[in-house]
Amino acid sequence: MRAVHRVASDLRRGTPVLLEGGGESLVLAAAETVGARGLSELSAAATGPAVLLISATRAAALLSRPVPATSTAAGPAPEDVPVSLRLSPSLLAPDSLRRLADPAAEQLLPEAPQIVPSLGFSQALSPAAIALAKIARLLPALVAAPASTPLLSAGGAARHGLLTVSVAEVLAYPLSAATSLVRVAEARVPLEDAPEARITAFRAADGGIEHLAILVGQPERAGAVAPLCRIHSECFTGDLLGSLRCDCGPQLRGAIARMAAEESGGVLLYLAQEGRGIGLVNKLRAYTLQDAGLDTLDANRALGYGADERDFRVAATMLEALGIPRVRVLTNNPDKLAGLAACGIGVAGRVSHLFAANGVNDGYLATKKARFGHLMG
Ligand SMILES: Nc1nc2c(ncn2[C@@H]2O[C@H](COP(=O)(O)OP(=O)(O)OP(=O)(O)O)[C@@H](O)[C@H]2O)c(=O)[nH]1
Ligand SMILES: [Zn+2]
Repeated sequence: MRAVHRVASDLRRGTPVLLEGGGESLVLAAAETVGARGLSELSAAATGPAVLLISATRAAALLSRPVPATSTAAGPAPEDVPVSLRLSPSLLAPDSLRRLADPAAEQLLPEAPQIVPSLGFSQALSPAAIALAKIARLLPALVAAPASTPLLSAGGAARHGLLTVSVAEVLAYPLSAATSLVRVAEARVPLEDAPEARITAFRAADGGIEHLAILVGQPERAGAVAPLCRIHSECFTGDLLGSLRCDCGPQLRGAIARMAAEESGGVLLYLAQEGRGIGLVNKLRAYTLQDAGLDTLDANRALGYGADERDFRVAATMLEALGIPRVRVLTNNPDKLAGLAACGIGVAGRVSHLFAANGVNDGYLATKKARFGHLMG
């Protein structure tokens, strides 16, 4: 996990990194963050011309602008296999790369991009490269080039100041992060709606942001009764600011109040998975695309992300550590039930968690029902 986390930090600051696996290796930099210095470091470490590695959905939009308003595909996104695009020299510049990566900024491109699929480029490492950008919570768009042979010799990458990560390390990362959670702090925190509440913080060995469990009453001592559980993904805008775009604020406060009214109490898992796992910055970009006509699902895909990038294994690890093996889940999302059950948590039932539309989030709630299969009763 250490290599992945370090490499993700370098991508976030615009520094190239080396990805290797199956006898091949690529020098990569994030299109969103790379500057002139990063691009010259990348070309110094490369043997061939650089391409843009990008999700198929984003590439299709770039190759046939303007971006279509709706996708015809129903249900969750199929695996979005990345593609590589050849870049004209004028597009291999920091501003253009940022705009190629970001559909919310592409209208600022000086000219329609003259880009074509780069058929000769090996695609073996592309899925791991895109996964790495997502772990870094950057737009899944990377400048990539085959690494030069001296770079691959012992210590070669280090001499160029580049960090190296393997495909296997990248692919193993989400499971390792989810299962390595340990309790690091707890405290009693009386809440307005639940005076008997405690917060337990969990930290993953990757050094990422902590996940929190809010325990209302004594759900660990519920005995034969399965206590209420809400898996709540962080939503800065809804939970903290009261944004009307979503239903997160009412769901958060409503869940806590409901647990306080139950004899067996309940546990709310507050997961650091902002924006269904794409991060706050990308969620803001998705909102801009939604204002231009896309729904919440197509906006994620237009950015190159899947409809829902969350991993509920984190929740299962936390429940196990808390000694809560069976729960009744406050949710309308069938994926949460399936995710917990797949990790061995007993799902004793679903408790509907619906709140009335507010005049702004009506379309968002309708999309959750129509395209995410949310249960509305
Ligand atoms: N990408 C993206 N994320 C959003 C949008 N609106 C809300 N979110 C995020 O979606 C997550 C809300 O998920 P949950 O509260 O778990 O809701 P859910 O998956 O709909 O399931 P239940 O509420 O349990 O029925 C939070 O992380 C929000 O930040 C949006 O338009 N785009
Ligand atoms: Zn929200």
